Amino acid sequence: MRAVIPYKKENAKSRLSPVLSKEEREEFVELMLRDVVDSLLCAGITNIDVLTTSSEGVPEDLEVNLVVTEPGLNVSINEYLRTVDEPTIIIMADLPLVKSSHLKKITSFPEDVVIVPGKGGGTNILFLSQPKEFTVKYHGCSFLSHCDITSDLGKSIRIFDSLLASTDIDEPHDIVELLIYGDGLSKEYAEKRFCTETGKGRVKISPSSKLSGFI
Ligand SMILES: Nc1nc2c(ncn2[C@@H]2O[C@H](COP(=O)(O)OP(=O)(O)OP(=O)(O)O)[C@@H](O)[C@H]2O)c(=O)[nH]1
Ligand SMILES: C[C@H](OP(=O)(O)O)C(=O)O
Repeated sequence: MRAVIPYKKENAKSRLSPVLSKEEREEFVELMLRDVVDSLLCAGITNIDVLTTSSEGVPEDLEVNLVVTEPGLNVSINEYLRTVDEPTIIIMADLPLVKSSHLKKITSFPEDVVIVPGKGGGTNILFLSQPKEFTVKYHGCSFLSHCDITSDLGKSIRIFDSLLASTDIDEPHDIVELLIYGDGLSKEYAEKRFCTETGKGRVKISPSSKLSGFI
């Protein structure tokens, strides 16, 4: 079994720009990548490819193989899938809440395809028992696209339902979940910049008292 993490550090997480500068977002995404790699290694998944738009963005000390590709998420993953002959888990780099226990379960289901939905219709994780036959279609409502693609191939599917695995850190309010449930390097980073604000409704983030305010 192998894992592939698509990764683009350059101007990463642009949807977090209301609360983090470009430099901060690039630092943050690198810590999230470290957390994801750590969870994979703890789950015993050690053959990890980082499919990256630039080798410079990936820390040298990470125990991963680098696959450098042109920008373009779908094209690069689909080209990659044509080259693999073993069950493959495609896991996004912005999932610092994923635990090794989730990954162990996801990779032990008997179905051909396991999907972990992402917030707002995305796909956080795809586990493909026969990756060569599968074509990914991220962006838009990729969760439904991936269900349709699986069904068109006549393959069986399992949807893995988990708050933590389904929380991708895309928008400022997602950082609330990281502050509440996180336990890795990206949570530490978020704690330096934000704190939680409780009131009548959902918990919100606000700038840490050490900072003067959001940019
Ligand atoms: N290899 C590769 N990975 C990508 C590319 N675009 C995004 N990714 C990665 O794909 C995953 C999901 O992407 P998004 O959640 O849209 O992340 P993003 O592009 O940094 O965020 P936004 O700028 O807010 O859309 C993350 O792990 C990204 O690092 C790309 O062009 N090539
Ligand atoms: C890549 C995309 O990520 P999102 O924009 O949902 O974070 C998706 O899951 O289809």
